[in-house]
Amino acid sequence: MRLSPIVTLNDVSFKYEREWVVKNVRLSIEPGQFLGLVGPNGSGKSTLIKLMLGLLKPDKGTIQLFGKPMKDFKDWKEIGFVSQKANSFNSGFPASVLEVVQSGLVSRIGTLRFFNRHHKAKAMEALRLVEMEEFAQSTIGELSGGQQQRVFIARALVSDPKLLILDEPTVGVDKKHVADFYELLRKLNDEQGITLLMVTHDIGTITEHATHVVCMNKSIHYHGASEDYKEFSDEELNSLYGHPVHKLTHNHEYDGVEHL
Ligand SMILES: Nc1ncnc2c1ncn2[C@@H]1O[C@H](COP(=O)(O)OP(=O)(O)OP(=O)(O)O)[C@@H](O)[C@H]1O
Repeated sequence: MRLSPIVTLNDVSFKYEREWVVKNVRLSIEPGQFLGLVGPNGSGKSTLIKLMLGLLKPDKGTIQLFGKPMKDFKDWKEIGFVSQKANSFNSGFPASVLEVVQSGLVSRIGTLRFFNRHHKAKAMEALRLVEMEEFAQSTIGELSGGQQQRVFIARALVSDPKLLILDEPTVGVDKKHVADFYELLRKLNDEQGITLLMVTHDIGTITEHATHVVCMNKSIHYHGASEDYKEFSDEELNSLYGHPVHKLTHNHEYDGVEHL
């Protein structure tokens, strides 16, 4: 039996005020995919994610989650979300890593009840997955940007989501830890079977890790296997991005040209 797509966007368009920022987007995310969402600044990537999370309502078109129309979808614990600003706690923020991860269960237990041993075990299991269990009692603000990002992934994983959405998760992560971060995503995708959607500007690297790439600039300009994305010509990318971009398959030092 074929499983329903996890997310289906049917000709979705959206405008904040007068200008359309998402135009006629038709897109399916299939179970098991690791999808990289790329595009220039202001091209509508975060807006598209907010539409998928039901935080914004399409002006045109419809969205289905796990085969259900958005308005009938209730099982929000199936979708984990790690936002762009997740790793910016200051050092004085008074919560332990374990408390931050357990807070991912609040919607399940209700805010007025206490966490029990089972909830703590779930939180520790999620911390183990992201290899942060030894920091359970640390204060969140003491950790590096990359470590905080892992804790927020654990917070999103604690309710056993089938889809994990990450909005620019490598921002603020030390360059030398980015490879470890992708290794964690591979483990979640391959071993835990979690479908991933990741917005990123780190385009040279995403094509090496994601199974599929979507390149958007209000509308979708490319959607397909990462392998085939590499066949996009520099001229096509220049016209899409509005400035010079080169495709590379390895990380290079920044030289003033955006590398894809
Ligand atoms: N709340 C808002 N009200 C009005 N306009 C907005 C709002 N949020 C975003 N926009 C505009 O919508 C457009 C798309 O923004 P969005 O953040 O979705 O793009 P993005 O591709 O995620 O950008 P970036 O890569 O820079 O994060 C931009 O022109 C932005 O200025």
